[in-house]
Amino acid sequence: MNTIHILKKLFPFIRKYRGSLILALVLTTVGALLSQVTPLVMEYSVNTVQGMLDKPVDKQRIYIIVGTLVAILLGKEILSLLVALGQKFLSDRIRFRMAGDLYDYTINRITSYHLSFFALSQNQTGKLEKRIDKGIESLTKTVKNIFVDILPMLANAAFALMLIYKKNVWVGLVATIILPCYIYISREQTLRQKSIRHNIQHVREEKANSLFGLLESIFVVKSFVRERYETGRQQGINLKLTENEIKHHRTNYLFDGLKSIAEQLGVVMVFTLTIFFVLNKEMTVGAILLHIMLFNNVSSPVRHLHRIYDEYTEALTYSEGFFDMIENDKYLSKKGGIRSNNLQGNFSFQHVDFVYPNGKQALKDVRFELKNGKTTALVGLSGAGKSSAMNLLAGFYDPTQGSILLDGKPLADYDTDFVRENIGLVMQKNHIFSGTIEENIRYGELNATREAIEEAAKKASLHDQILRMPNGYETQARELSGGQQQRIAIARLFLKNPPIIFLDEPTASLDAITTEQIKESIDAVKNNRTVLIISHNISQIMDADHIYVLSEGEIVGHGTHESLYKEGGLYSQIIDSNARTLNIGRLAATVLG
Ligand SMILES: Nc1ncnc2c1ncn2[C@@H]1O[C@H](COP(=O)(O)OP(=O)(O)OP(=O)(O)O)[C@@H](O)[C@H]1O
Repeated sequence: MNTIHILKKLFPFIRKYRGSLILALVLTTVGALLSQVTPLVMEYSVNTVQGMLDKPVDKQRIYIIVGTLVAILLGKEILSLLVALGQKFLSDRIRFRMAGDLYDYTINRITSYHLSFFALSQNQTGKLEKRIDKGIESLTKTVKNIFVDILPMLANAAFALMLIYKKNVWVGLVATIILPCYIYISREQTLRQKSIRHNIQHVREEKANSLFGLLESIFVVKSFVRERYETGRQQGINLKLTENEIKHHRTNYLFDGLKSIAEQLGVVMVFTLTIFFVLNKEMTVGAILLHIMLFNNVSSPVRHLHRIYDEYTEALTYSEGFFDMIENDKYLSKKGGIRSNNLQGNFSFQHVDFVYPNGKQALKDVRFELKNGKTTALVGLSGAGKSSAMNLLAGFYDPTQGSILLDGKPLADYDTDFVRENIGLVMQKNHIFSGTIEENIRYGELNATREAIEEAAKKASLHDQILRMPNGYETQARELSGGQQQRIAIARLFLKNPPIIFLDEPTASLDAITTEQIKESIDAVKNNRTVLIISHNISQIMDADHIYVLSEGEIVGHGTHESLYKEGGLYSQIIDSNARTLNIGRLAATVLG
């Protein structure tokens, strides 16, 4: 990736601020012209002073000259300050607004990606966070560097060089020779730093991700007394980063030294050449000061050029990963256009294979139906592929082979948002956002009234417990127990009230009495809806209208509870094991007397 690529990609974001950029360019020209005023004034002053030394003292003329000098130099400094301030204000305006725009675009883009994007190891939370953060920071810095730093500096250097050439071509040539040397050294420096920078970027992402992971799993870390082990792991990553950073800085020191030598060489050459011309009476003494100051105007921007070049190469490193992330059309959820007014919710899996991005095949030639008004259950041992099948139904992933139909049309042809608006999902692990209980339930229907939220909480057998809490519905939801949090997810489902309901172990962390209450609530809303339930709880499976048995990604049987049990096989083994685990004989004897 090079500057043209970056600018092309950034063009839609920069275009918005073209007014500010044009103004910045105007200020650039003014600033560059102003920078040449001091050397010219100095030359004039030295020459005038030298001329006056041989003549009798004329106090009035001295006052006029000194006064004029002070007025010009002060006026120039004030103007330069105003120009520099204007450039800085414009630069900040462009930079921070563009960062906001890029951030909004990035969030919009990555939230529209398929879950398979987030399943990739290089896209773990911490790594993505770092890539977004550093990517936006370095890109906006690049825009600022190009339009607000490089251009003023180059303009300043160009005007200064023009003036030197105008005064004397030889001095001009000497001043020019230094530039390619300087640029060559900077280029070498960048090339050598390239792989170090890549390493630094990867280790930084790894570090952020690892820290995220550590903080997320602090409970497990403490329960296994693994603090020292974790500290060691963090130290290992940090050491890698430190080594790379040191290498990076050492290389910089070496090349900075070489550039400093090149610059000093330039000063010496310009100085001695000018002295030579002065002694030959081809130049005035003022030319010495003029040339040194003009050469400074040429070399100081070039000196800064390295810092910019440095930031720019860093931006190149980060922008590659950043643009790979935000331009990954492969993971963009394809949106069909179908939005039906008469959605029935009849799903059909047709010879579906599904392989996760890491190559793990979760489903093989799977066929099953979900019918409106019926409850279908998926049963199987752990890892059989039940949740994977549900993820495909909700459109989180696409089948690798085969197709899924919804009301006879390919699910892929439907508008994904429309499908999800009609699906209520309760997963094994349900995310609880930081915020109050009310806010968390409201996530199911953002415009819901407080009454509707309370009604949903009642159906989820949570309302009474919420009222007993000191802050009621204003209690922080993350302070609730695991079972209570699961009921928040169930309350969200009741509030959303969708025609299609997918339940993946909905009562896994609930006590028996609450499980029964929730089962009754779900049973009450089942009518005229499509319900799919995954559960290891036999009571929830037995009542299903149709049961599919999955084993290692394949359907190995289907029917009703009775027919499947009679068939023997995996289903009867699961039921028998369940009965033995529950100690059903003793339970029956106790309960039934
Ligand atoms: N995000 C993922 N990336 C890669 N492989 C996965 C992913 N999620 C699940 N798998 C694999 O796919 C297979 C099916 O997993 P799935 O979660 O669908 O099983 P399950 O029947 O729902 O199991 P459980 O009853 O334990 O929830 C497993 O072998 C699992 O390791």
